Amino acid sequence: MLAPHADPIAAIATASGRGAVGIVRVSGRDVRSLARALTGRDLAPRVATYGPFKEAGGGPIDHGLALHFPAPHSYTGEDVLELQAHGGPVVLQLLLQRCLQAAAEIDPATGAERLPRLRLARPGEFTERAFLNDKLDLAQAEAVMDLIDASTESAARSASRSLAGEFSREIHALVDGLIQLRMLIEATLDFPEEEVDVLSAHDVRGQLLNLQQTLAGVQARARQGALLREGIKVVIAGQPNAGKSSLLNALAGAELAIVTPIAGTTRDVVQQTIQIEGVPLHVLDTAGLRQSSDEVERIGIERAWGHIESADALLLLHDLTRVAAPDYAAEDRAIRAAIADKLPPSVPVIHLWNKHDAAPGAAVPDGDIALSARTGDGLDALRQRLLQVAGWQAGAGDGVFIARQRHLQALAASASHLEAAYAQVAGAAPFLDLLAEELRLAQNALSAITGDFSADDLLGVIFARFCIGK
Ligand SMILES: Nc1nc2c(c(=O)[nH]1)N(C=O)[C@@H](CNc1ccc(C(=O)N[C@@H](CCC(=O)O)C(=O)O)cc1)CN2
Ligand SMILES: Nc1nc2c(ncn2[C@@H]2O[C@H](COP(=O)(O)OP(=O)(O)OP(=O)(O)O)[C@@H](O)[C@H]2O)c(=O)[nH]1
Ligand SMILES: [Mg+2]
Repeated sequence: MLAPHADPIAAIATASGRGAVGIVRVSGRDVRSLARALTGRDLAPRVATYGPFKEAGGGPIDHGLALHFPAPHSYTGEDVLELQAHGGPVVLQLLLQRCLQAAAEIDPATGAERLPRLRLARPGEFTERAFLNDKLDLAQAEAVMDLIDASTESAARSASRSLAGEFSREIHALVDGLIQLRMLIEATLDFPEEEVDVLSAHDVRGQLLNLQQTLAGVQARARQGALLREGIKVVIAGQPNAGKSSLLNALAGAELAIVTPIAGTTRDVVQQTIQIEGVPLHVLDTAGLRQSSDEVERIGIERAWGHIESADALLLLHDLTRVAAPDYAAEDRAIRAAIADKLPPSVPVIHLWNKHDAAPGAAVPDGDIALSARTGDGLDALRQRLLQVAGWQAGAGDGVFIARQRHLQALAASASHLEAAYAQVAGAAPFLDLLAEELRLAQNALSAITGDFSADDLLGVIFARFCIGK
């Protein structure tokens, strides 16, 4: 629970910059006196009240809507005051400063400060309080940020599902199942003579298998959610002039990178996030790979290798009009060898044969893709292949909830404890205390997702990544 003496906090809740409307938000134990100072009246609970926001001298800073959410019926679970003003950065700053100033004034009615110790909120602090006051669990609080940060519609929809508690409900159902099973085992531990009977009578094996299957399903959907949230890094590499920049432009549908017939055009890495069926792909166009005596080009090529090494998928582009050229094969071998050397074998390499329009009828190796960045031919095949290597399951979009690496790790930890538990009951002579311990650990891993079981330092890390005012 939130310590009752936690300082009240204030922040501009809306994005920085100009907007039609902007909101200053205050959360604390009792904001009524502050509201009176700013609006000159007592606000009815949860009703938008129009009027001036008053300067210390009584003159208006702005006219707008004031809202009082009495605790605990607010976003944070505390008393919340919202001032909805015109959305100019200066107006909102003035209003925020005025809140801090008015908070320190003595209220003549009570003889005390209106809202002692009011201070600016840290990033994520409103949502942190919502978590500490049980308005949201941890997975929901994270979903708030994921919803704000969503880069595609699918990511926004799945964040919204997590925020509504769908992910948490699945975790709770698993935890409930584990608790049932643990109670059974613990009871058996207390009455050792009935051990074998209890295990078989209650079909512990069957229950464990069920839990493992359910968990596997949640894991699969969480992986999809993580993919929607984070996307994958796709690096386009290849010899100079193969058409890498043309391919980036074709995928992005915009002239982002410079394209010329001169080999060695691209030096800086050009990055663009595109989406395919709602999955974000961070596509990088890099400098053509070759031995170069040009200092600038060499740096570009170094950068290209740096990104190739951290790619989730590599598009190796070949130029069909040059495959018969004298130096082509040797260069190609060198590039493939370097890639095999630097890239973990788990990273998929997709070979693309470009300029198919200029080499009609040219055959390409099985499993490779022939395309033309110029005409767009073959791009659909490439998009489908990218979704496939990303691990996206078409049509999975509906049941997906947003998930983070933290969640995936917790799910995996839980799964491995369940496996260890199953190994105990699969044998002839189960060690019940080991079984009980594995079940306990499996449950703790799951509970860390919703924050029912978590370390304080984890909370700090999670909420610090929010934006200010959230
Ligand atoms: N103006 C405004 N819009 C906003 C927010 C806000 O803080 N202010 N939100 C900020 O993120 C989101 C909405 N989140 C909110 C969540 C709960 C409550 C609330 O009053 N809860 C009460 C009553 C619930 C009910 O009547 O069903 C409660 O939990 O008891 C308000 C906003 C998005 N839109
Ligand atoms: N006919 C044909 N020409 C293409 C195609 N794609 C690219 N080109 C041409 O190939 C030349 C090189 O294209 P770029 O996209 O700049 O190639 P790049 O791989 O980025 O080259 P560097 O940046 O120098 O490594 C340009 O003249 C393009 O117009 C294609 O599909 N068909
Ligand atoms: Mg280029």
